[in-house]
Amino acid sequence: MVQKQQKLVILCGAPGSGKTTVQDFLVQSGFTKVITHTTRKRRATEQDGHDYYFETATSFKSKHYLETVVYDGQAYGSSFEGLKKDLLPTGKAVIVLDTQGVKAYLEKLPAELLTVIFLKVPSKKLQKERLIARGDNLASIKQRLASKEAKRDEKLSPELESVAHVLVNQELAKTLAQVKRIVTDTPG
Ligand SMILES: Nc1nc2c(ncn2[C@@H]2O[C@H](COP(=O)(O)OP(=O)(O)O)[C@@H](O)[C@H]2O)c(=O)[nH]1
Ligand SMILES: Nc1ncnc2c1ncn2[C@@H]1O[C@H](COP(=O)(O)OP(=O)(O)O)[C@@H](O)[C@H]1O
Repeated sequence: MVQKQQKLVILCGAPGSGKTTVQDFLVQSGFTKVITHTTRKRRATEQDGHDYYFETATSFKSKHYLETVVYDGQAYGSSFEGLKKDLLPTGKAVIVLDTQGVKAYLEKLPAELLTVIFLKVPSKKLQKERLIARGDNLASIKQRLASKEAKRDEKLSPELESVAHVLVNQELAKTLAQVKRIVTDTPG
């Protein structure tokens, strides 16, 4: 399915690390967003078919996935069909995944297609402040940050550390400039 010159940027990191912000930046720079599926409740700022395909437990099961995960008690999944459709028009796509999903992509897709960027939030305090600024309520922030998946995704496993570009997202303009350099410099 993958052709020469194609590039898939994978963004991962803890909640509030800036994955969606960087994804929006890459979309503005000509990348197509790969929209994934989830059973999580839609946030007030999110739109079905734009941020996610929001699913019920039943509709989630009816799809054909490349990989699925459970994150903070909710199902998330991405499909080969979606990836193929989103890669074809521009040859450049961006997807947001948890670190378990990143491992699945590295196993299933050719390494030369993939550019993995791991975003880090500079401190716990800033992470919470950014989630509040995003409009998340305190109860959902507390639950999310206490989940084992959010804790796991605060850092990379040694296996992913060897392939990922790690960026500390302190000042946004600097982070975006680093992202731009990475996606321009990496082959694909
Ligand atoms: N493996 C995998 N992870 C996904 C998929 N879609 C979203 N995620 C990840 O699921 C986690 C939770 O996403 P979300 O509920 O939007 O929370 P956020 O990280 O606070 O914005 C994040 O780490 C996303 O990267 C998917 O299709 N597959
Ligand atoms: N470098 C930054 N400085 C200040 N705020 C940021 C920065 N990067 C992202 N944000 C803000 O932090 C919040 C969380 O970012 P978001 O991209 O939604 O994170 P994620 O998708 O990783 O959960 C958003 O309100 C976003 O605008």
